[in-house]
Amino acid sequence: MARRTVSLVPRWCSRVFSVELDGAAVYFAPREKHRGEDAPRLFGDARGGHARLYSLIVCGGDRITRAKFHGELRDKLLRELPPGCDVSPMSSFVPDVRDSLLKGYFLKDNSQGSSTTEGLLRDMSQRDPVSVCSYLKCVEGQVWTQRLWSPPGSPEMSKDFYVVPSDAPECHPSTLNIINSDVFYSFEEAHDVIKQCGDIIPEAASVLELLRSRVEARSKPDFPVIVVEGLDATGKTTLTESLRDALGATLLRSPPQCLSPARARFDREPPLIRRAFYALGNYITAEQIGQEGMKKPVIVDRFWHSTAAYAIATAVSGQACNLPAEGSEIYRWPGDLLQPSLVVLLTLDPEERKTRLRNRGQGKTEEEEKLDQNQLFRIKVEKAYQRISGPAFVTVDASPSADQVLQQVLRLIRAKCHL
Ligand SMILES: Nc1ncnc2c1ncn2[C@@H]1O[C@H](COP(=O)(O)OP(=O)(O)OP(=O)(O)O)[C@@H](O)[C@H]1O
Ligand SMILES: Nc1ccn([C@@H]2O[C@H](COP(=O)(O)O)[C@@H](O)[C@H]2O)c(=O)n1
Repeated sequence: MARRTVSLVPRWCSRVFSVELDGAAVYFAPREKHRGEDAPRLFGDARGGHARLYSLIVCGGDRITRAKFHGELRDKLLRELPPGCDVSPMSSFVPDVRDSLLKGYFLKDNSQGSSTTEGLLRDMSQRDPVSVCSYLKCVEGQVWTQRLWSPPGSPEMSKDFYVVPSDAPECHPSTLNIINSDVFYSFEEAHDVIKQCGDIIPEAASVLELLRSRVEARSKPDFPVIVVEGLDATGKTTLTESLRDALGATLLRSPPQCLSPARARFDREPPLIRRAFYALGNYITAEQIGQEGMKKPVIVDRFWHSTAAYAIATAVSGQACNLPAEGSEIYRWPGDLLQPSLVVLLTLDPEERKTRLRNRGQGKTEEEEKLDQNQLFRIKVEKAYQRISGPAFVTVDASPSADQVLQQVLRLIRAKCHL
């Protein structure tokens, strides 16, 4: 991925747009000259040719404002648009250029009359951090133009661009902004985000207070540190408690207990803020590991792998092949975060995992309701888990009995950590 970064004031004609329809992306670009090609299917198949088409791209304002507004925008559109409007995720980016991604929505308006939609969009384009464009069929055939609804006096005002199909970029656009927006690679980067949220999230102050006296773990703990990772209900709690008893170890978790009162609040925030919160949780746990690891072995229930893998799998839209390839800098371990001696990833057949969830009495999860989508999510999390670099990492099949899994992991710990 290129290291060049771009300005957040978009020049639309240097960008590509992507609309996600039924899990697949359609790419197009606004260009000054028509290349003699039909616009993508997205435009041609507007129902009866009468749908009104718009893009809304969130830009302007600081990154917290943009993240919050993007999080609220879909709900606002679904609440306020008239019946007959379809809203699909879309983005605009400069191909393969880091930090160039701007997110938004593509709107197909099949409603009777255009005044409600146009009124709402015009208000938004003047009041909110969003750029609105409309698409117009300009001549016979499938030639479309894109027009920006810019405020009076702006340089691109009333300029029309032709819409031409564009090739899929080498790096999937959803991967362009992951670094320091979804995954944070240093304490400072995550801390900055939570600091910037102080005015809008009261719980940020208590998190910052907990971090004020943080002592960075400078030396390697004397005893082994074993992290257990895996999706929900793969048996992490069962295994970590057994390991604690079998090894006379201290059991810690990330996020640590002291962040529990704030967690539900941060879980409701957009990824930028939510992920920064979990990233900081790892640094607090690392401090605890540093202290406890001088006295006895330490077992940790979730750590950095969970933070990074869930963040990457959520940020990367579409198929698992859109994930950055193994070796990408996106999977690197933060330079200032303690590395455990061994990370054990528990994997489980999806059906068995669902049975365990059900038996535990928490079976009615969103996951089961959206099985297909979650199947894909599960695959993406597991792939991301396995690509993260840094500490020694081993995958363990968690389908045998709890005791067999324990014995297997104890054998691995003895072999790899000389315990
Ligand atoms: N090896 C095993 N065989 C059968 N059942 C198991 C096994 N390990 C754990 N379980 C059961 O599966 C359920 C989920 O286990 P557990 O709570 O340990 O998973 P978890 O990974 O910690 O889940 P979460 O991340 O959601 O807290 C529990 O009811 C537990 O008793
Ligand atoms: N170190 C961690 C731990 C958890 N997360 C996020 O929390 C969710 C899973 O936690 P459970 O308590 O339900 O097991 C998951 O969405 C992770 O994103 C994290 O980011 N970092």
